[in-house]
Amino acid sequence: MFFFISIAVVYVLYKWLTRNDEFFLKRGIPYEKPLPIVGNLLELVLQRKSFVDVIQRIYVKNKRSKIFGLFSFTQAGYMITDPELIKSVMIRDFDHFVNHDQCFNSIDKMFGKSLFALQNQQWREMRMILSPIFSSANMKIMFDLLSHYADDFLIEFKRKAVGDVDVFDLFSRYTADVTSTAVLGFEGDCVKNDNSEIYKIVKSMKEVFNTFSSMLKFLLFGISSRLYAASGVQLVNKNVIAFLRIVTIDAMRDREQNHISRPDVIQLLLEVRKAKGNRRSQDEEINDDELQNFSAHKEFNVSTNKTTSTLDMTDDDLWVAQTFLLFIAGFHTTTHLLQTLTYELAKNQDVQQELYEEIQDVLVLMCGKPVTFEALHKMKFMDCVISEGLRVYPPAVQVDRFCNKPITLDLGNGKSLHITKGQPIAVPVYSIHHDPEHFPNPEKFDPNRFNDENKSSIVVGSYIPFGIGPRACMGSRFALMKSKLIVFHLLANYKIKMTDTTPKKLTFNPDLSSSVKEKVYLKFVARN
Ligand code: HEM
Repeated sequence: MFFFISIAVVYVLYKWLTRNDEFFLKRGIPYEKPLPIVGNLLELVLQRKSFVDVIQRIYVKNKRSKIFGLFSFTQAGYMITDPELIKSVMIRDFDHFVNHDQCFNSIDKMFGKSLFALQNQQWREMRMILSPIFSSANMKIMFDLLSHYADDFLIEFKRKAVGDVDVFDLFSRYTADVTSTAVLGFEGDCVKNDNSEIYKIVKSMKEVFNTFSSMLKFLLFGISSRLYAASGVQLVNKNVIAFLRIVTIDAMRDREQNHISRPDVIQLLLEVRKAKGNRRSQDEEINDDELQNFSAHKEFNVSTNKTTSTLDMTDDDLWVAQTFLLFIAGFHTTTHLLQTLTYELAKNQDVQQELYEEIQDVLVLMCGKPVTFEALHKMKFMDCVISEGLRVYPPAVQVDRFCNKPITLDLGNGKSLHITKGQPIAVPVYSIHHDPEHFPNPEKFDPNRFNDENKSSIVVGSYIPFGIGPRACMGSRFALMKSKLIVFHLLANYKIKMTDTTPKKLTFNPDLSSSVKEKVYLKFVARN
C-alpha cells in the first residue's frame, strides 16, 4: 500500500513540476526542453557555467527567431532578441509591462518595498519621488563632493598602489564610499580603513543576490511561493537592516531634531515624508542633453492623474528599502564596470594612451585647477571608452518585465504572439551586446564604435546597459559621473599595467550575476 501511495505522490509531484513544460511548444516559440525543477539552468545549479554562458548558448541557437523561450527553474519566460520588439515592450507598450518579475515583490519583506520591486501606481509614485535625486542641480552638488573625496582617495591610493592592486576590492570600497558620501550623507571610510565595518556590511548587501544560497532561495520561491513564505526565509539579513535603519531613520530623526540640512537622499526622503508624498513633481531638470553621456538613460514622465497617494509614508521600512536599493543598485554595477574597464585599459595600452592624452588636454585647459563637471562631461573619448566597457561587460546580464495588461505583440511576417497577464519577458543584454550583427567582432574592446562617426549606426534597442524606457536605471548619470571621475584621476596619475597573474581573459561566476570569477590584480605605475 505504502509503495503505491509513494508512486502516486511522486507522479503527482512530477506532473505538477512539469506543468509548464509544453508552454512554448503550444505557442510555436523555439525553446530548449526543460528538466524538472531546474528548467534550463542545470549547468548553473551544478556550478559548471555562469548565467551569462547559459543564456549565451541558448541565444546563439535561437537568435534567428525574434523571441525564444527560457525555463528559469520552473518559470517559463520569453526572451526577446529583436531591437524593434525590445522597443515595443520597454517603451511603446510600456503600460503593459510596467513591473519587474513578481518574485522581487514577494521574496523579501523589505526589498519588496523598494522602487525596483514596487508595482504599477506605487512604482510610479516612488519613481517620481526619487528621480529628482539625480537632477542636474543635485548632480553638480554631488560632483563637488566627489571631487573633494577624490583628493583623499588619491592620498590613500598612493599607499595601496605600492603592490599589485586587487581592483575589485579597490573599486568596491570606492563605490561604497561614494554612495555613502554623495547620496546618503555619511562618511564610509572604506578606502581609508581596510577593516571598515561599513564596508563589511555593504559587501554583505551584495551577497543578498549574488551567492549560491540566494540562488537556492529563488529556486525555492520558483517551486512554490507559499512554501517559501512558510519557511520564513528572507533575502536580506538582520545586520544589514539594522545598519540601514541607522543611516536612514535615525539620520532623518537626527536631522529633524537638530535642524540639519544636507543636499542628499536622506534630506529628500525627510521632505517627502513630512509632505506625506505631496512633493512628487518631476519638474526638476533631469535630462541634460549637453552632457556627453551616450549610455545615459533619459528620464520619462511617469505621472498619472491620481491625486491620492497609495504609499504608506509613515512606514519606516518604505524608506529603509529605498536606501538599501540605492546602495545595492550602484554597488555591484559600478564596481563591475570599473574592474572590467581598468582591466581592458591595461590590456589595450593604445586605448589607454589615447585616453591619457585626452586627460592631458583637459588638464592643460584647466590651468592647474581641478577638472570641472562640464569639462569631464565634454570628454568625447572618455565617453566612448566607458560606453564600450558597458557594452563588453554589462553589469546586468538581462533586464526583465512582467506583463500587467494582456497584449498581442507583432512578430512580423504576419505572425503575432499573445502575452497574458503575469507572463515574464526579458531582454538578454549581454548576448545582444555580443551579437556580431549589432557589434562586429564583438569580443574586441573598441571604443571607436561609439565615436561621432559610428555611433549613429548603433540600432536603438541593441545597446542597453542601463535598460531602456521609463523603468530604466535611475542612477545612470550618477554612475557614469563617478566612473569617469575616478578613471580621470587614476589615469592622470598612473599608468595601468597587467601583472604576471592578471588573467588573459575574464570569465563569470556560476551565479545569477555577471561578477568576474578571476581575481584581477593590476599594477599602477606612478607617472612622475
Ligand atoms: C554602471 C552602473 C549601473 C548599471 C550598469 C545599472 C544598470 C541598471 C539596470 C540594467 C537596471 C534595470 C533597468 C530596467 O529594468 O530597464 C537598473 C535599475 C535601477 N538602478 Fe541602476 N545601474 C547602475 C548604477 C546605478 C546607481 C549608481 C544607482 C543609484 C545610486 C542606480 C539605481 C537604480 C535604480 C533605483 C533602479 C531601479 C529603477 C526602477 O525600477 O524604477 N543604478 N540599473
